[in-house]
Amino acid sequence: MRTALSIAGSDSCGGAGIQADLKTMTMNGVYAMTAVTALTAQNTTGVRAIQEATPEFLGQQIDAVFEDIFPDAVKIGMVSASELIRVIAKKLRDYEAKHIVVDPVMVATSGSVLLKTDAVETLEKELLPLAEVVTPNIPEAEILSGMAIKTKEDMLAAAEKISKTYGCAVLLKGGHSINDANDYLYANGEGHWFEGKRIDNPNTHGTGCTLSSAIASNLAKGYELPEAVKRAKDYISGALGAMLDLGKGSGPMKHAFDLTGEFAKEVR
Ligand SMILES: Nc1ncnc2c1ncn2[C@@H]1O[C@H](COP(=O)(O)OP(=O)(O)O)[C@@H](O)[C@H]1O
Ligand SMILES: Cc1ncc(COP(=O)(O)OP(=O)(O)O)c(N)n1
Repeated sequence: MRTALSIAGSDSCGGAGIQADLKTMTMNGVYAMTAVTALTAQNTTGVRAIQEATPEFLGQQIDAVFEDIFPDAVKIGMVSASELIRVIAKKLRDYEAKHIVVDPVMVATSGSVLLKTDAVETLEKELLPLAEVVTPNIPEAEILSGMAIKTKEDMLAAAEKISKTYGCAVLLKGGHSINDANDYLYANGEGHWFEGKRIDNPNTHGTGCTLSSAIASNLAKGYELPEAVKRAKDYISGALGAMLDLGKGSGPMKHAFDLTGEFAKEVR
């Protein structure tokens, strides 16, 4: 069985972070492992408190995983502080980790800041150059590229700029645009749109976490990046389309929706 490691924060309401990653990786047929960067007291209406792991303890979790069950892919989500980012980067370099997907989580949809302002530079310098692909949403891509993104052409230019600056592929997610759910992948000097039908579901808590961990699962299974992205988009459309409706705010998706066709065959 292929394996994947999520290095991310815990979401007590189960829709984003480590919890979303575990469900997604399991549903995508890989064995899921975790290294928790922080605990959050959070629900569908917002984040109430954050308790970071110490850098030493985060390092110990990563060592425990790599020394025993070497992951076929690694997904990195919420890492709020520079010292934690540095530990992750050092460990991933030391272990020569494969297939690294970085979701540069900065601000939750609810508005809560999940990456300290002074840590953005550390993320750019230490983690992005290790990534096979980085998956910013539009506000995150604006910060990483230093450009305003208002149009499709802006998305193309920002993705190319981020890719060339940090030497990794970029999947710029369009979930924050109003009319569609089209994402743009720029990899190895070539661009490709992944068109997604916008699902009329207000419950989108954890979409970014879910997409990035589905991509990591597909890379762990041996798919090339464009196919890994296509399959991840299909998975997230299924989870959103199942129309789960929980909580008072933007609720979680139904990660364990009834799988059919290709998905069902792969996880058996
Ligand atoms: N309403 C929606 N219908 C279909 N796909 C969506 C919808 N909202 C987001 N997505 C998709 O979910 C993924 C995560 O996107 P996005 O919401 O932009 O990320 P984040 O959660 O990091 O802000 C992308 O593939 C995006 O296209
Ligand atoms: C612990 C934790 N990690 C990440 C997020 C953000 O999740 P994401 O899927 O990027 O976006 P939204 O859930 O805000 O749509 C989080 N909330 N908690």
